[in-house]
Order: sequence, then C-alpha cells, then structure tokens
Amino acid sequence: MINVLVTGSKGQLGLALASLENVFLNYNFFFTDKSELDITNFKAVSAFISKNKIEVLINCAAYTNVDKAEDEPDLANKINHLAVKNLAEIAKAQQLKLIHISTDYVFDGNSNTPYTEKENTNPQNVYGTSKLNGERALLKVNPPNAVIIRTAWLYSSFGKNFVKTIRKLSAEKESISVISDQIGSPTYACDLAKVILQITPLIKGKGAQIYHYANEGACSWFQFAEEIVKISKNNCKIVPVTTAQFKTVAKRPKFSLLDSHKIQKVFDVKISHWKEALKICITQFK
Ligand SMILES: NC(=O)C1=CN([C@@H]2O[C@H](COP(=O)(O)OP(=O)(O)OC[C@H]3O[C@@H](n4cnc5c(N)ncnc54)[C@H](OP(=O)(O)O)[C@@H]3O)[C@@H](O)[C@H]2O)C=CC1
Ligand SMILES: Cc1cn([C@H]2C[C@H](O)[C@@H](COP(=O)(O)OP(=O)(O)O[C@H]3O[C@@H](C)C(=O)[C@@H](O)[C@H]3O)O2)c(=O)[nH]c1=O
Repeated sequence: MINVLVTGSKGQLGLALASLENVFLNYNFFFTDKSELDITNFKAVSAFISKNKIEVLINCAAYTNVDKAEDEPDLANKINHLAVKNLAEIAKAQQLKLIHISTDYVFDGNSNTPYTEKENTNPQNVYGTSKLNGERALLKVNPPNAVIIRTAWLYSSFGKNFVKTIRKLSAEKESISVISDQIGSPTYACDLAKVILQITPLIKGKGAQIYHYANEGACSWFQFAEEIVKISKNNCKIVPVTTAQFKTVAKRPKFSLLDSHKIQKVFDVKISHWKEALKICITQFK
C-alpha cells in the first residue's frame, strides 16, 4: 500500500479523488482539508507527513475564487504560492512524490493555438499570478519527484463549478447571458483525478516537470453552457454575449486551450472529448 496525502480534500478535485478510493485499492489515502491540515502551516504539514509515513502528496488545496482574489491578493498568494513552496521543500526533504495542480489562467490568452508546456506565461489576474508564483517556487526548490499538472475549466458533481451554476440558473430562468468570446478546455475533475492516480507510480526522479491535462476539444463558455442545458434537458435560452458586455471583477484569458500531447505521450494517458465527459458527469447528477 502506498500512503497518499490529499490536501484540500473537501474541494472539487479532492472529492473527485475521494470518489475513486474504492477503485485504486493500492493506495492508502489520508484526506485532509484546511481544518485538519492547513497547507500554509509548514510545521504541521511536515509533522503529519512524517507521522503517517506519507509517500505521495497530492495538493488540491488552493484559493480558487478568481474574482474575490482581486481583493485578497495576500491570501491568494499565501495559499497558492507561499504554501506551495513549503510543500515543495517538505517533498524534497522527505523524498515524497508531489503532484501539484495549476491552471490555464497562467496564460494571457493572446495565442490562437493550444498552449504547450513550453509557452510563455503571462497571467492577467491575481489568481493566475498567485498560481504562477506557486509553480515557479516549486520548480526552484525542484523536488526530484514532482509534477505540476495545469488543467482548465474543471467541473464535476462536487464543489462549486460552471456546470453546477448553469444547471441551477437554467432550471430557474428563461434565459441566461453567457460569454462567447473566451475559448478553453472544459475538464471533468473525475477524469483528472483518475489520471493523477494512474501516473503517480510512473513519476521517476526526473526533477519537477510541468504537464497540461484537459479534455479534448474546445469551446466557448457559451457553447459549454448550451451543451450543459441540452444534456440536462432544461428549457432555457442561452444568449451569447461578449466579454465587454458581461462585466466581471477579474480579467479572464480570451483563449486558454491547453495542448495535452505531452502527458499523453509520456504516461500513455487516454483523453476523452469534453462533450463525452460532460455527458458522463451529468448522468452522475441524476
Ligand atoms: N476549479 C477550476 O476550474 C480549476 C482549478 N484548478 C486548480 O485545481 C486545483 C483544485 O481546484 P478545485 O478542487 O476546483 O478547488 P476548490 O476551491 O474546490 O478546492 C480547494 C480546497 O482547498 C481548501 N483550502 C483552501 N485553503 C487551504 C489551506 N490553507 N489549507 C488546506 N486547504 C485549503 C479549500 O477550502 P475552502 O473552500 O474552505 O477555502 C477547498 O476545500 C487548484 O489548485 C486549482 O487552482 C485549475 C484549473 C481549473
Ligand atoms: C455564471 C456565468 C459565467 N459567465 C462567464 C464569466 C466567466 O468569463 C466564465 C466562467 O465563469 P466562472 O466564474 O464560473 O469561472 P471561473 O472562476 O473564471 O473559472 C476558472 O476557475 C479557475 C479556478 C480556473 O483555474 C480556471 O481554469 C477556470 O475554470 O463564464 C457568463 O458569461 N455567464 C454566467 O451566467
């Protein structure tokens, strides 16, 4: 049995990992969230890991409220950057495998081809900046068995996400306005959780590496919303609007498609199309 610590386990991805506990029987999971183990507390995390002989740390803990982060940059930085540096140092000192999750929002969205891991980053908001600083700190500490997986537009039946918001709004309203000029890669959190657990045994001492993982295909938030409403069989009109028409506190990238070829090639990972994954997810709701 491999002892695995999942931090931020009451969030969306943490719960998706927990739903696989009975599938991946070779892992002995320790699920902790902020109240049990605060990732900003170096001593507590370090002690928990030694005490429980943790071999793998999957960091799902994060500050993820993109708009609120604009008003709380210090807190976002503490959780998404400084705590990640702590985790990297602990992983190096205690020889752990570390899987850390990052985001498409590290890019500025000015590309028109899917972003590879080699592309320049240039975040447009506080959340993206804090996540990029976390990546950089981890790469600098460079634990030998560390992986950063950048993913995008995560959704599932767990936690708070766009699919759940649109399902709720479309059940209540006759029409919803949704942005049609931001393009990205919707990703089913349960697909990502499976991939994390599949690749963990294959991470082998190459130093910290970045991988992109998102479901196949591309869409705008508008197209994503239309598909959510269609599969949910809700009777609601989705009205396309521009970014300029739909005001948000934080700026989002116009284009944040991730190129997932590297993870597919290195770990032989199979990736399904976002529409297929969305159907499976929405079946779970019923
Ligand atoms: N959601 C998305 O669309 C995307 C997410 N990501 C990344 O994927 C990862 C997982 O995201 P997701 O599951 O959606 O995020 P969630 O916000 O659903 O989960 C994060 C969890 O971490 C907890 N947490 C916050 N601060 C701490 C702390 N100091 N110590 C321990 N736990 C803490 C949160 O608790 P509380 O809620 O009480 O603060 C929450 O339970 C994150 O790294 C995120 O940046 C990447 C791309 C897209
Ligand atoms: C709810 C809603 C959103 N939108 C727009 C606003 C925004 O541009 C886009 C998505 O809005 P949300 O606030 O749901 O999603 P947002 O918080 O921007 O989602 C991001 O979360 C972080 C954590 C990530 O890492 C990213 O990959 C991404 O998933 O859709 C509408 O146009 N109409 C609506 O009714």
